[in-house]
Amino acid sequence: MAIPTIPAAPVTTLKLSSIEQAKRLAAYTAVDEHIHPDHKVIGIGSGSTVPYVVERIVQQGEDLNRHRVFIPTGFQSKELIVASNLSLGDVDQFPTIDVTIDGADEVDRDLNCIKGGGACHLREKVLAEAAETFILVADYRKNAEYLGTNFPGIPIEVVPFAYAKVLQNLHHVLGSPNATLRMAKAKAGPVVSDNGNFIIDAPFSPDVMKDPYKIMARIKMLTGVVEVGLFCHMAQAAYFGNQDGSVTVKELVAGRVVEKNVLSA
Ligand SMILES: O=C(CO)[C@H](O)[C@H](O)COP(=O)(O)O
Repeated sequence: MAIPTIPAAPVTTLKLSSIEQAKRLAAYTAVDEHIHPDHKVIGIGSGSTVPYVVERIVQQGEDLNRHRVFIPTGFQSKELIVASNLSLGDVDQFPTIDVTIDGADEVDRDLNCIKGGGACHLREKVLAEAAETFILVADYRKNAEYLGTNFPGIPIEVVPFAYAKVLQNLHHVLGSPNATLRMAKAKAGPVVSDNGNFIIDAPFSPDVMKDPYKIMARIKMLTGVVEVGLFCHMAQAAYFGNQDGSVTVKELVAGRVVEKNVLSA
């Protein structure tokens, strides 16, 4: 009996909206600059920008990709890897990853970011930390001076048993009176993460968001919190696709973040 073949991820041929073009520009440029022939273990993030990352990796060709293993950050990226005929691995087999590329909800001037818009930030942070190089890809709307400018809430993954207590802590102790449990759109009840947990979205004042590491540490200390969607001092570079076809790159060079504009891939 013939073994059924899984179709590879299609190369984008349809006319894309300007936002989608911006995501693709960022993803293609990041892959071209950071996924090298000698990279064998690659972390694949979650969200709507990451499919373009995988698309570009597939374009590097079967010769390179047959020697690689790809580690997903959740259900969506696992499906993407399998559908693209790439080899699937897990972080327990490969606790050291060459490069992880992931999306972001917002990135600040110091390369700190908010993640967890898709409720995947626990695994995303594990794969970011396991990676020798962690790279962000996004469209221009995610590029900000300070976190919280356009993406108001910090996603917080909590064990279901503790959600009401953590909400109370956020409202009355940590100064986020509008923190709410994230509700599902096509299901009655809360969003449940790939790990079976709930997500709280907690907005903080602009002053608090100027020091994301400090508030991240305070939230993480609350019992019942599994992970906080603030990634501080983790990314080496962030790529933002722009509407004019250029890509803005924020990159860590000798301990400082340098910003430049490059032409598209
Ligand atoms: O953190 C994430 C999921 O938990 C995503 O990477 C983030 O939400 C960005 O997604 P997109 O590329 O769709 O803007």
